[in-house]
Amino acid sequence: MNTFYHSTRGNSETVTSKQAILTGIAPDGGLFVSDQLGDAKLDLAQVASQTYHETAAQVLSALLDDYQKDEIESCVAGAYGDNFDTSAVTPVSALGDDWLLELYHGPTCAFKDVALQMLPRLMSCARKGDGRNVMIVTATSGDTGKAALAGFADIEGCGVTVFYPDGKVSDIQRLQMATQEGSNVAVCAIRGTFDDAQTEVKHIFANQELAQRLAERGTMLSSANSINVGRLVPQVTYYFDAYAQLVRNGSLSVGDAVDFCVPTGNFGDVLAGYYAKRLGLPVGKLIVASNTNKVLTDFLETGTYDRRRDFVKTISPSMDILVSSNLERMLYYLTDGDCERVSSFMRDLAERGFYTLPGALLAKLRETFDCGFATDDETRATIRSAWKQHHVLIDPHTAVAKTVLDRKEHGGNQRVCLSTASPYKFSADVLSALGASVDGLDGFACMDELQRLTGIAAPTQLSTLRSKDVLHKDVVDRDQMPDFVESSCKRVFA
Ligand SMILES: N[C@@H](CCOP(=O)(O)O)C(=O)O
Repeated sequence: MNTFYHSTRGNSETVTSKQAILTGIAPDGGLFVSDQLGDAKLDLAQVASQTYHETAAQVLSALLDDYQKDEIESCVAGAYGDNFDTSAVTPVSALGDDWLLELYHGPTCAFKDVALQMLPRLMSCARKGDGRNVMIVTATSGDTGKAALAGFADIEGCGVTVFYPDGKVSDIQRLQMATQEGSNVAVCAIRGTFDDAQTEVKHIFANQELAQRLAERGTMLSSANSINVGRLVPQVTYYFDAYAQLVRNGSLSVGDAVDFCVPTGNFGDVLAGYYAKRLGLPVGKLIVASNTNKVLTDFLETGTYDRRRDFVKTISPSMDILVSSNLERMLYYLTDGDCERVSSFMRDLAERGFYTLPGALLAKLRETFDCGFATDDETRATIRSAWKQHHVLIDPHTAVAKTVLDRKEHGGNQRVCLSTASPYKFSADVLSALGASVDGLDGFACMDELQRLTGIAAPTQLSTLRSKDVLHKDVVDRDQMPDFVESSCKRVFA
């Protein structure tokens, strides 16, 4: 039986997973969800003895079951080949008494690669027989943008347009995007925050006149952010695979519960952990770790989600987010599929800037989710202590999670911290956290010094950026974004 998807804001119209992936976001602005989530469970004992690829195929088949077996197998083989620098894809390593799930071994050195090496392949299968070109429109706070560009560059019938907040991503993140080659790519900075970019991208998806003009040229829009279910689903795999690795190294017996601590801004990565739980993974707690933009911590502590606060630029820029899109999916499952209620929360968030969960719902949410936040100073101290005490070099986002995890009382479960990016994407801040002076040093001088100090080599795809030409220099205001998308479509699909 096929799994059907519908909007979080209404269930009268259903689509297959291929259609959901192709469309990206539901026409009413909601996110695609399936009521069959968790009907199919993975066999844990079997997972423990499988390769990453085998588990990925099972996860995808369970959640995207209108894809044929051979389509899934070819997507998995293509996504997780020698484009990752380890055949383990996402290895687990020790950090003191806890574990790090290393998610940065892909082509752009961030966890987004795990899904964005897969999404273009899923999209190509979904496009078969459709005939329309797809322009992927993506907002990024630093990592998704480059991973989407790398994944979709030169993919037949697809283009990719990325918007990032000017001055609010690391130097290396900016250069990764600004140097992207490919005839089907467009990159543009915006004057504003990630939230401005993401909100405007959602407006662009809802813009019927633009959609009509693009349709006349045979083009449709879709998303590579975690609002697209095809971005979310591949991330479920690494929760299962981390568990399997811990069983294999003797730290767990099949059936033991594990806690995961996840640095997250848009709530996609931690939601993938919730999906894993629904698919049968024995998850104890999912700990949501935030930086000073602690809208999620406040929500999980008080039940009020309130975006009406000052945006703070931090040293963990990928999490500098005040509107966490995927929380909408969690609200759907939390309310047992009450689309009316989800719509009303989302209306309140858009119109009043906040909404409040009733106490019973908050209590239910807290059965699975815990939370905490770290300031920049606390984050730096954790980078320093991880290096000094354990000789493990971590990036600021990972350090946010480790700070939060260290503060929690140890309940006895094995604990896994998601390590979401290479420290070398944030060379200056990591170097300075280790106590070195960064005065007068640019990003690459910091990278060199960090290598010298730690003896850990920077990934080649980051160190070679210094010799690449900057190809994308546009900067626009938020209200110019629709025009930028339209002209990108005309150029790419001329
Ligand atoms: N943290 C992201 C922001 C967008 O989140 P996504 O998971 O929905 O793509 C980034 O680094 O770009």
